[in-house]
Amino acid sequence: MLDFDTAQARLAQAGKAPTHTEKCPLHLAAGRVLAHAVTARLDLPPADNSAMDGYAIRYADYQPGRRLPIQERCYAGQRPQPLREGQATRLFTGSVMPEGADTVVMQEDCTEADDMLEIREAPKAGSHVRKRGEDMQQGGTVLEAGTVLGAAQIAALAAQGVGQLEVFPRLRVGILTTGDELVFPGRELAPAQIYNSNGPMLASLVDGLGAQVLHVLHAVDTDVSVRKAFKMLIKDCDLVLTVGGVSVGEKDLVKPAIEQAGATLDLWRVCMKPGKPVALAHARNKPIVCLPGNPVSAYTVFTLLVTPLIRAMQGRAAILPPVRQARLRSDRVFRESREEFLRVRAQESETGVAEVTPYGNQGSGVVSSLPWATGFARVPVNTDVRDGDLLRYYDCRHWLA
Ligand SMILES: Nc1nc2c(c(=O)[nH]1)N[C@H]1C(S)=C(S)[C@@H](COP(=O)(O)OP(=O)(O)OC[C@H]3O[C@@H](n4cnc5c(N)ncnc54)[C@H](O)[C@@H]3O)O[C@H]1N2
Ligand code: MOO
Repeated sequence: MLDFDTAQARLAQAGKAPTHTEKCPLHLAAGRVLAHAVTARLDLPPADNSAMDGYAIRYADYQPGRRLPIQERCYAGQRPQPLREGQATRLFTGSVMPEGADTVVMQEDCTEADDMLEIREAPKAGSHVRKRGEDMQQGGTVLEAGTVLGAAQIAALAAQGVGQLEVFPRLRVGILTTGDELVFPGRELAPAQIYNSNGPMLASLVDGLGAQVLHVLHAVDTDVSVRKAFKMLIKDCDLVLTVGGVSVGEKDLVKPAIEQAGATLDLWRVCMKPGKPVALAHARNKPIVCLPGNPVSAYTVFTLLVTPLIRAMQGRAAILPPVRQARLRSDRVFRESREEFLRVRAQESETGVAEVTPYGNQGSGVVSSLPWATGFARVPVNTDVRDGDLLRYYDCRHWLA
């Protein structure tokens, strides 16, 4: 059996990073991956400016009780006159500092009457001035290549005036579910049928990573149906995920369909629970990953083994999210001959180490554990693990982003 970390590393390298790039307007860039590093065109702020509504002075002109004539009022967006000695400029948050001024006194500390300023609280030299370039400096790196663009990154690019970006194309992912027992949600169930939860689940997982779900197909358990679906997915998609039908059952038809497409299938038995049967193949240089059919197994394998591959194929710089330590809270003792990934719910504790409680039923078909859990706690092979033990915790907030 392949150990978990080896399987994760192999899968992460099973696809190619993108070579093409495309242009994307900034307002559509959320979730996209930056293809090149972005360098600052501007100093930010571009000029010294006030951090407060108040008055700009020369610090040297301040003396308790001395009144300073107000030379002008300068609003944000206006260019001030140089400050004359012994005078003050009325300004507002974001107003450019007049040449010669070095300090802003906030209006709460002053009294203004008859165009004269009286400062009631002694100012500190240089206070409330946002210095040119204190945020970003022209020529400095704003964002590295391979960064996923969220609101924070978009704010930084917008502040630099970037209206259009070079990003990697969206990764196109195709999903294939198989099995005669499955019916898409919203339709009538016949006896002995169940709803297809893996299809919508995987589509949503792929979407959550910022990749494009191009097809979600379902094949019934016939050669023709599986092959037809498979052919379409390989033609249109960069990455194909199949779910179910690759283990030892008599109607496991995915394997022959993949082989018929010219690919050799590497069937793995990964030393993890849930998620033992996983397969990897390549057709037309595109990776195909076959996930186990049990919904919890598919969810777990997707989160821990497939997301690094997707991130790598998206061109992201960060492939493996962080794993932290968490303390197990349970009255059960856990021990398994495969590494077990318990569905757990984490809570912060006063010690700073999160505490994780396992869901009561850890069966690999127990879908109710998924919305309940916040992540996975890893139980090492053949090791007794009990209340108070520290485990590695894989937080879905990071692993599914
Ligand atoms: N004799 C053995 N039987 C099984 C073994 C084994 O080693 N020897 N391994 C078990 C493990 S572990 C897993 S995991 C499953 C994997 O089976 P498959 O990947 O071939 O999946 P299926 O047999 O098609 O389905 C398994 C299970 O999941 C349900 N399923 C499948 N697709 C969906 C879907 N889209 N939505 C909802 N539920 C789905 C299916 O009805 C089955 O209940 O094999 C074990 N058996
Ligand atoms: O490996 Mo299966 O995924 O244990 O249920």
